[in-house]
Order: sequence, then C-alpha cells, then structure tokens
Amino acid sequence: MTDFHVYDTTLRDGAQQEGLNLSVPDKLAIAGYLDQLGFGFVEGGWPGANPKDTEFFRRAATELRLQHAVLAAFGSTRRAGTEAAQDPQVLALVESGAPVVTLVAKSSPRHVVEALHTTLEENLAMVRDTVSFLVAQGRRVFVDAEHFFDSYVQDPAYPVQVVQEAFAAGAEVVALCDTNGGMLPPQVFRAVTELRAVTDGILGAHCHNDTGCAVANTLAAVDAGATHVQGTVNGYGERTGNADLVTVVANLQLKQGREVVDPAALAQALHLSHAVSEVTNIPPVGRQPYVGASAFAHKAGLHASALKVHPDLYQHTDPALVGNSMRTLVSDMAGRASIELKATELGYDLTHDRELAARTVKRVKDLEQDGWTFDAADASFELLLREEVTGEPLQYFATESWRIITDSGDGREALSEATVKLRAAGRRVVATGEGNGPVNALDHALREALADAYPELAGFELTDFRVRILDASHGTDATTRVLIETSDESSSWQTVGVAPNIVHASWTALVDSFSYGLLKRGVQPRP
Ligand SMILES: CC(=O)SCCNC(=O)CCNC(=O)[C@H](O)C(C)(C)COP(=O)(O)OP(=O)(O)OC[C@H]1O[C@@H](n2cnc3c(N)ncnc32)[C@H](O)[C@@H]1OP(=O)(O)O
Ligand SMILES: CC(=O)C(=O)O
Repeated sequence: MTDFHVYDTTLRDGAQQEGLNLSVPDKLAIAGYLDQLGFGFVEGGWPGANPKDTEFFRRAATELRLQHAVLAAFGSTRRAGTEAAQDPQVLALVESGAPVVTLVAKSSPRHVVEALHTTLEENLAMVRDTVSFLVAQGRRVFVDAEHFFDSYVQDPAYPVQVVQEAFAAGAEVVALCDTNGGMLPPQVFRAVTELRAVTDGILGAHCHNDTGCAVANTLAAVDAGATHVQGTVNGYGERTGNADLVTVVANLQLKQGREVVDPAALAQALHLSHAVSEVTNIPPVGRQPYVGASAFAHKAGLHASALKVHPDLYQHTDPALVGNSMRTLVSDMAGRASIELKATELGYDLTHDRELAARTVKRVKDLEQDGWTFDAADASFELLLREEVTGEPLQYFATESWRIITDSGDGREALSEATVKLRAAGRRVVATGEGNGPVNALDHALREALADAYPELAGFELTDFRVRILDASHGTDATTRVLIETSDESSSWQTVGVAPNIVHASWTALVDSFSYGLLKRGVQPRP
C-alpha cells in the first residue's frame, strides 16, 4: 500500500467541471471524505490563483484533520524570463504550507512555442528552477507533465527530456498527462513502457476522459510501470472529466489484487462518493461503475433466475466490497425468479409458491403493457405484491369521490380547489384543499380528509412529481403516467399511477404513496 500513490484532484481539476462551484467549506468537507476514502494525496487547489483556494489552504492548516492523505498545492512552473524565487505564483505555493507541491509543466514543444511564447531551453530551465527552488524550501515536488502523451506520439525526445529534467532537479513524481484526453490504452502503454526503460523515478498518470478511456488509460499506465494514479471522485473535471478515481482504485484493488487503499475504506466508496455528490450538488449517475445505484441492479428475468443460484453468476464482483448492494428490478422483463428475489428483498418468502410468483409476474406484465412501470416505483410494486400475498388490497380509507375546479380571471394566477369525500376511521369525511395546480390541491384535500384518522401523514412530503405522455400521437387524448416521490425524515419511496386523465393518474400514485408510507410506519388500516 505504501509504495503506490493514489492522488486525488477533485478539488482542483474536478472543480474545473462546467457548472461545479465549490465554496471553501465545501472543499474542506470534500477533503474529509477523500481522506476517509483512504487516498494518499489530496490536491486542494491552486493557492494564489483565486482568493478561495488561498483561503482553503489557510483554513486547512488548522481545520483539516487528515488521517491518511497528504495535502498538495497545485501551481505552475515559474513564468518565462523570471526567477522562481521572485514569481508570486511560486511563492504562493510555498506560503500555502502544503507539504506537497504539484507543478504543471509544459512537455510539448508546440505548447512551449505557441502558448508560452518561449524557447524549449527556457521551458527546461523553468522546470529545473522551480522544482529545485521548492525542494530547497522543504517541499515534496510532483510534476504534472502537461500534454505528455500528445507530444510523445509526435516525437518522444522533448517530453522525455522534460521528465528527466524534473527528476534531476529533485521531483519525486512525474505524472504523465493526457491533457486533451485523446489517447487510447495501447498508446499510453507503449509510451510509459518506453519511458520506464530510461528512468527510475516514480511515474504517474493523469488522464482525461475525452475518448471515454480515462480509467482504461490509467490502468494501461499502471500495467506499464506507473505507480502513481491521479483522478477525481465521480470523474468530475474539465470537459468530459478525469479518470474516476473510485473506479480506478476498485479496479486496481479488486481486479488486480493491488492493495492501494484500506479495504474498509473501499467498502465506504458508495457512501462517500454520494456524500461528495451532495456537496457538489450534482446528482449521482446511476450507471457509474461500482458505486452507481444501477451498478448491481438486475432487470432481466433470465439474470434473476441465475442470480437466485449464486449472485456472482451475473455480477463481476461482490457489491459489498464497495458498499453497494444487489437489487432486483421488477418490470415486464421479469420472470418468476425476479419476483421471488424482489419479494425476498422486501421481506416476503415466495420460494415455495411458484403459482403466486407466476400470477404476480403476469399482473406486472399486463399492467406494464398498459403503461405502468414498476422498476421506477418500488413502493407501488410492494403494494401490488402484498395484495397478491394477502389476497386483498391494503385500504386505509374508502374513496367516495374527488373533484377539482380550477379558475382564473382578471389576470389572476390560476388556482385549483379540490374536494375529497371518503370514509376513514369509521367516519364519512368531506374535505377541501387549495393549490397552485390540481395535483397540489388534491394532495392538500386528501391530507385534510385523513388528518384525524392518520396524523402520521403530516410527516410525508411530495419531493418529486413526473408526468409522461405515453402515446403522444393521441395528443390530448393520450394515456398519462405519473411518478411521485415521497419522503419522510428517514427515507423516500416512489409510486406510479396510469390513466387517460392526468389528475386520475396522479390520484392513484398519491393514494399508493400515502398507503405505502403508513404501511412502512406500521400504522394499522382503520377504514
Ligand atoms: C491542464 C490544466 O488543467 S492546468 C490547470 C489550469 N487551471 C487553471 O487555469 C485555473 C486557475 N487559473 C487561473 O486562475 C489563472 O489562469 C492564473 C491565475 C493561473 C493565471 O492568470 P493570468 O495571470 O491572468 O494569466 P492567463 O490565465 O491569462 O494566462 C496564463 C499564463 O500562464 C502561462 N503559463 C501557462 N502554463 C504555464 C506553465 N506550465 N509554466 C509557466 N507559465 C505558464 C501562460 O503562458 C500565460 O502567461 P502570460 O500571462 O504571460 O500570457
Ligand atoms: C495538469 C492537468 O490537469 C492536465 O494536464 O490535464
């Protein structure tokens, strides 16, 4: 574990992602999560480039209690024609107090000449001077050789010279960058293999994902002898992002048997990657390898029938190793085995009742044919399953009728008013509710009608409402599917309703939502 570096740049390169903006408290919080992931190095930003990054390093010195990670400050080699000791940007790196300084250095002749407007010799001197100055200041210096691979495939001579210059000046690591993200694994493997043959220093890989190969390129570099990997949590980063470091680490550890982080930390990967998503306010991607919600979710009936025998028949690894878990999805692609597995997840044992499982499959398939969808509405599926198991629907109240009026005029916003008539707890109740739309009004009226019988409903909140027109060619005559997400203080659940009338579909999803929430709280029906 000690001689392999896992270097995270979520707070620097990750923050270069479009739409991602981290405050100093956000950065401090994420640094804590990266540390818990067991990463060896956390690059905190570019001190001196903006006040936020400067403040991050100032506060990190007293507020961060890192257990594993060493903090790195990022910056560039000195400006052309200046002295490292006089360059404010280089001095800010020293002032940051970070024990590691990572310098971006040009390694492509074209960039040196066209972007830096200087000579190849001066660029080598910039690398040499800046590295040796920072080493003399007591810093561990890592160098990011920018555009290394693009340059190498054109002509290896200059980029190799930059790498050698950096090591000669005292750099501890040189990370080879696929800055434009255009490489493929064989190119990376070849370049690192050839470079490995002419230098003893620690080589690393920093790969962008523009060909969709950032993780594969990183692994190719490791196969060729790199022992330092850079990346970001959730693959955040400039353009299409960086190598997803959780995927890289999981592959190294679980597929190649290299213990690069503590296995207990890897077992927190899902939780910590989602915790980072909470801070970045970027929803997690369901299809993300290892830690995505769908990474171990199985929809096909044939898969489920084999999974029943052994989970590894359709899974490449044990989800628990990354903190994930297997899920079965129920849909019109389900078979009896899918229903059995799902029922087990939900606490029902159907293993000895093939007929019940078959009946449930048929009901699901028939309903999905009519537009229902159960893999996105687990709660509605559980109510359906419960009905099949007990032989009767779960009924907390008996609906007599509901009605909506929407009115507007004189430039007023439209306002909806709903009236609900039902029987609950042995009483007939008539209640009204207002809302800015028909579903909102219906929700209010239903809560009002049930408030005495089921005060627990006050803790439920509608958190998402999605409508899909299922047969658009029918225009306003089409079938409508409504998916509702409801939350309480500890969980959330999804329900579905389908009907030609949007309000009717919403009512069905709403009734399921309330019924499921009450069921989960152990509330007995009092119709
Ligand atoms: C591949 C990467 O992602 S590297 C990280 C890139 N990240 C960022 O750029 C985010 C932070 N950057 C910034 O805040 C600003 O660009 C700063 C503070 C660094 C510089 O701002 P400015 O001084 O206004 O310069 P500007 O951004 O216009 O241009 C960059 C300058 O750095 C020089 N430069 C670029 N790379 C290097 C390098 N490796 N070594 C030395 N100088 C470099 C450029 O030649 C240019 O110099 P010039 O001002 O003499 O033309
Ligand atoms: C250094 C860096 O972020 C890159 O070359 O992509």
